[in-house]
Amino acid sequence: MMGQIFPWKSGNRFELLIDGPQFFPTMLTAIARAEHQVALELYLVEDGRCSQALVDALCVAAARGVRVRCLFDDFGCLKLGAVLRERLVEAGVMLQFYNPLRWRRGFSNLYRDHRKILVVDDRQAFIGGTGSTNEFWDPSQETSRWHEVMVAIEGPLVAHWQLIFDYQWLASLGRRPWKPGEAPGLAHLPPYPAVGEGLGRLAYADANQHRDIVRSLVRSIRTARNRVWLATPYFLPSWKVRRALIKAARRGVEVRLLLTSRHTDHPPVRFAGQRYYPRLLRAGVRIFEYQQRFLHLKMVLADDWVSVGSCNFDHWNLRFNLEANLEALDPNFTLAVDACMRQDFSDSREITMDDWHARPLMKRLRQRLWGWLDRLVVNLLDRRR
Ligand SMILES: O=P(O)(O)OC[C@H](O)CO
Repeated sequence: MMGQIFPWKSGNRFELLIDGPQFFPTMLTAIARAEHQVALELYLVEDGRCSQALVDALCVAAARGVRVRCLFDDFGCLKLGAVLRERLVEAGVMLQFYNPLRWRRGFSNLYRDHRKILVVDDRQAFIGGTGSTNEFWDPSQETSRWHEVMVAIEGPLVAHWQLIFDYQWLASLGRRPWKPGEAPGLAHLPPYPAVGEGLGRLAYADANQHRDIVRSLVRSIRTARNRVWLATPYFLPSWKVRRALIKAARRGVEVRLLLTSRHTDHPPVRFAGQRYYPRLLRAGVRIFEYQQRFLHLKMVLADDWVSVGSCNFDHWNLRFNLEANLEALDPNFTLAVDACMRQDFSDSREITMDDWHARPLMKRLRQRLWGWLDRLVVNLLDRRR
């Protein structure tokens, strides 16, 4: 089923915030200044200093009469203990968990809310790839263990982020299950407007019911003339995305992938994704593995078009998850993303065909094993549909 699609809006302001020590204090300040409402939707929320600071800010806001709603993913919150949960509820924060895990629900447990959205009043939204864990921000440390970005948004687009949160909030309450077809907006992916200051759009996915986020990505890769730079921590792209990347590289577009090195929380996912390297390299795609820390950000630059947010564009995400990205065609924002990615490429090691042929036996075995398992599970899931 195809859901409705959000249009482009001009008159916005976007600021790229790089790493937790920059974006978390900014988000907490915004919550501290909230006058009417705070809406927070997150996948990963775990006990620790980061979540304590976040819960403090939310409780203070609720105590002074601000309407505070938190929609957290139930699986992503497995490491969020009773103490912080109870503090939120006692302070008057409205707290819901998306798709609570139940053994008897079987495969339905795979459906997860992977969005990362903070909306404050009707004036500011923060979107990107963060969770609330010490890896993203430890207030006692100057740097973060995981490399991530968030975008601060002001302007008309804030209303769309509010809308997508509100729909999901109501759906999770069970009062009015949201089908994407009910969302206001367009029936088809809108054509690209000319680049302009403050131009942006919300793209989203609702598991396999709605995927304008990936259709838009594929279109941007297909129409790119100069470059496609794609960063993701979990590189398991669908066949359509892989094919679009290969075709773009073959027609002379500079295609670069920014992926994780051994600094990753899920080595099997990395090994499974590496099986795609040789075909991509042969087509002329350049592959960079980020060396400094765990690269967790999800960001794409296709010529001037930017897509940034929660979506890893992997076949797992797109089957089961709620996702939301900001797409922008704003010259200053593009420059900021360009600078961020250039820095990351320079902090990476480029993988060549020679490296691929020279990889040790153990690595070959792991790539085979995890690649085979990934393919097997995908085939089984496809058989169910
Ligand atoms: O699913 P992501 O991309 O938000 O990442 C979350 C953590 O990696 C879970 O291990």
